[in-house]
Amino acid sequence: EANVSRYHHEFLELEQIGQGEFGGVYKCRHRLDGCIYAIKKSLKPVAGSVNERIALNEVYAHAVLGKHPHIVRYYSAWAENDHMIIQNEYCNGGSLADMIEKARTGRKISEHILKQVLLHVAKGLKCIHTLQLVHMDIKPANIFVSREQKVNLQGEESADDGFEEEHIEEEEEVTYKIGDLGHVTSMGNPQVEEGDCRYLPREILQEDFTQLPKADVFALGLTIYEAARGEPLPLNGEEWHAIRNGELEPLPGYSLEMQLLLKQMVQTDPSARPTASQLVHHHTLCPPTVM
Ligand SMILES: Cn1cc(CCO)c2c3c(c(-c4ccccc4Cl)cc21)C(=O)NC3=O
Repeated sequence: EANVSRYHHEFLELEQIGQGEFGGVYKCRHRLDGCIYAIKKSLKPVAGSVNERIALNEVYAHAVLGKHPHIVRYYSAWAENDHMIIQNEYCNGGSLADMIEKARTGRKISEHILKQVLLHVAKGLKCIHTLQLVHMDIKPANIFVSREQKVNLQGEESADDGFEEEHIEEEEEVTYKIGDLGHVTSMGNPQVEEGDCRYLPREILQEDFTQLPKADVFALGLTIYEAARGEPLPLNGEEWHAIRNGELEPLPGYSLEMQLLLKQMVQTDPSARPTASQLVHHHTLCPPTVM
C-alpha cells in the first residue's frame, strides 16, 4: 500500500544523531546487510522551491562524486510520506565541530591533527573541483571523522627456532571526510546557494562567482583557523571584515609555516589563494619522508 515505509522496512533506527530545521539525522542499521548508515530525513521540499534545488543538488552531487576516501559516501535517496530521505556512509568519529567543542574544555587540537584535516579535506576538494563542481559550505560541522581500528600482523622470521614470531600492532586510522553536499553547484552555471556566512569570502557576498573553487579554499582556511583557535568565528561586523582583509590573530602553539599557509588561504584576492591541488602537494602538509 502507498504508505509502506521503505525506511522502517529496510532499517532499524538506533539513535538520532542530528537535528536541524530541515529534519533529523539518524544512525540506522540496515536489516539485510547489517551495516550502519547515517540517514537524513527531511520534509519533502515544495516543488520548484530553493529547498528542492538544494535537495536535488545534494543527490546529483553524490551521484557524480561516487566513491572518494575523503568525501562521505552516498548509497541511496528516496521519497516517502512527504519526506526526502538520503542514506549515507556513517562516520563514527563525529564532526570537526565536535572536536573543536571538546578542545574548548580539554586539550587543544594538535598541529599534526590540523595538518591531517587540512590535507584530507584538500584531497576531497581537489576531486570535487576536478569535476568542475564546488562545495560552497565547507565548515567544521560538515567535516566528518571516521576512526578505524587497523590490525596488522607483523610476522618475522625469528633467528633461532625459525618460528614465525607474530605480534599484533593495533593502530587507529583516522580519516576526515567532506559531507553535506546540499550547496554543491557547478563552476559553469553557478546558481550559488550561499553557505554559512562565518566561512563566506567577501567576493561571494559581492556575487563575484568567477573563482568559486577559491571560495572553498577560503572556507577551509577559516575552518582550520577556527579549529586552532577554538573560538567561534564572527557572523558579521568589524571582526568579520577584518578577517576578509586578511587580518588573522596569531596562533600561539602552532608553527609559523602553518599560520602563513592559513593566511594565504584566506587572502582577500581569490587568485592569491592556493588551489586545492597546490594544497595537496604543499610542503607544509606532506608527511615527512622516512629516510
Ligand atoms: C549530524 N550528523 C552526525 C553524523 C555522524 C558523525 O559521526 C552525520 C553524518 C552525516 C550527516 C549528513 C549531513 C548532510 C546530509 C546527509 C547526512 Cl546523513 C549528518 C551527520 C553523513 O552523511 N554521514 C554521517 O556520519
